Amino acid sequence: MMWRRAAISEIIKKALTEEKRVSTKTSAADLVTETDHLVEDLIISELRKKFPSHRFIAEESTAAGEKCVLTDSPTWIIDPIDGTCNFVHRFPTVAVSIGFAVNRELEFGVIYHCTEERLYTGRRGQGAFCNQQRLRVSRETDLSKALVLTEIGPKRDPDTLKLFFSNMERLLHAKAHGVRVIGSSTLALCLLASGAADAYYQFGLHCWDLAAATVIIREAGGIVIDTSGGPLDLMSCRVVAAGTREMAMLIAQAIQTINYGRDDEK
Ligand SMILES: O=P(O)(O)O[C@H]1[C@H](O)[C@@H](O)[C@H](O)[C@H](O)[C@@H]1O
Ligand SMILES: [Mg+2]
Ligand SMILES: [Mg+2]
Repeated sequence: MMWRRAAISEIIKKALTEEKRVSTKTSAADLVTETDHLVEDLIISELRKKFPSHRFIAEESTAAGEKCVLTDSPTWIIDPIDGTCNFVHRFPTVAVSIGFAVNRELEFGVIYHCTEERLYTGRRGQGAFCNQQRLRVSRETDLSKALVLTEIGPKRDPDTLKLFFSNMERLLHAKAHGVRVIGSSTLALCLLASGAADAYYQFGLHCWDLAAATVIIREAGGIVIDTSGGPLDLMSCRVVAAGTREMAMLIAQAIQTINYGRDDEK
């Protein structure tokens, strides 16, 4: 599979600097390019050749109308380019994310940072790595010492924006050291897995943003839960992740819900 990773990342890196045909999906800030489609088709066709009985959930196929339902069957969960808005603007923080679930349990995840050539991997029970180096989350439990990551999500209506900024304000009032937005949910979650941040929360991400990263964070010793503080629901379009359960609960208690619906009800 090595040459395929190189080929896909070359396609993305080359396209990053070129003119793109950009379309919108659910909102004016929810972008897609021909490269998202090309990469998704390549990944699915390669995997389908090897695993003809497996199922696929993938971002652009879902946007085209395919049902997004996780069953007990072995399922690949694919985000062909995470950070498409970055990609459109030539901002070099983009990744390919592939998760794999069996019996609705996440088994492994692979996220490739295309421009920095960093391969993040996690396999249930076998640890998480970045280019062979073991990943470990931060052990911070105090919100007033935390660096927190989030992403904006695609909705831009006034009520959503108000809640988005009020959540940031609440964390800053709680004296978090900072709140950062890098434009790629999967790479932000990989930074959390690496111990480069203490917590992450988001409303409006999807199962393909979360699947691979969830295994990587858990295998790096971290916590991935629902924004209510309960167990993660991969289809719920919301998440809190942190190095420690204490930190995850503090974030969950501090923020207000922004409703994005569910992936399996669209
Ligand atoms: O559409 P792509 O694959 O680029 O993914 C997401 C981005 O990672 C987020 O920053 C962004 O906030 C959204 O959640 C979006 O789903
Ligand atoms: Mg994407
Ligand atoms: Mg994405």
